Amino acid sequence: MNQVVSLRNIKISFEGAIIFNDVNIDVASSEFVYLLGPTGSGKSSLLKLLYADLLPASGKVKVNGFQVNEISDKDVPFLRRSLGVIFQDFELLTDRTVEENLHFVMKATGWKNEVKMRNKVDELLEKVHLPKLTKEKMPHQLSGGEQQRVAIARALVNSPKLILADEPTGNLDPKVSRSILQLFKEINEEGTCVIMATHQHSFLKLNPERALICEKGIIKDISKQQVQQRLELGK
Ligand SMILES: Nc1ncnc2c1ncn2[C@@H]1O[C@H](COP(=O)(O)OP(=O)(O)OP(=O)(O)O)[C@@H](O)[C@H]1O
Repeated sequence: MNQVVSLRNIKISFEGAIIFNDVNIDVASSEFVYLLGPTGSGKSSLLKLLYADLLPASGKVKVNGFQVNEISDKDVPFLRRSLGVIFQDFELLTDRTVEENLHFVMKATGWKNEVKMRNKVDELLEKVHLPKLTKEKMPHQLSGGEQQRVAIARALVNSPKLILADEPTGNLDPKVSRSILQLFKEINEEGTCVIMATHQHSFLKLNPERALICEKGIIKDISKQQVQQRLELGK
């Protein structure tokens, strides 16, 4: 199995308070994985661990071949280029058009050819189901759902093997949330691993996939098959 994430004996603590202890998890490149659990249970912290925004108190973190727990500052941009991160509040540059937002990331990650960049913008907008003309708009001219689609397009610029999404539908109404979930599902079906922290347990019904449930310092790992069985039993 082709692993994109491997956590070994992970401990996360803040000022002496232990958030997780001895977590061991592997995620394969083909998987869609939900991170569930109450507020403060450590979902965001776990994602931060994966994109080197947080170091474990102990244990080993491997992501896309990078040994993240001992990564050097110079390698952090290369790790981050190998994955895409999506947040609840979109984090688009508000003073730039959609196209400029996408170009910003392309240039920061070494893209130079203007024609290739323009074509890539069109390709990305098509992938996230936004009309071509969206590229000329400013973020404030877009709905929340459209802004999140742009953020997802931005995360896909360098064809990452792994997408990390931290509560990506937290600011969206239920109907738009479902359409964004559908988009993540498509991205996963095209071969990108998706790890999504969410409070929306209803997603399990709409798209039954593996669930990691964070609670009281441990993570309960519920396989896709178990999720499907539970749904069949009406649990
Ligand atoms: N930088 C930090 N310094 C100190 N404590 C922190 C820090 N980051 C997170 N915590 C604490 O760690 C715990 C886990 O936080 P985290 O944000 O990972 O939880 P979460 O499950 O993502 O919560 P939510 O669902 O509300 O986003 C919380 O008690 C939080 O207050």
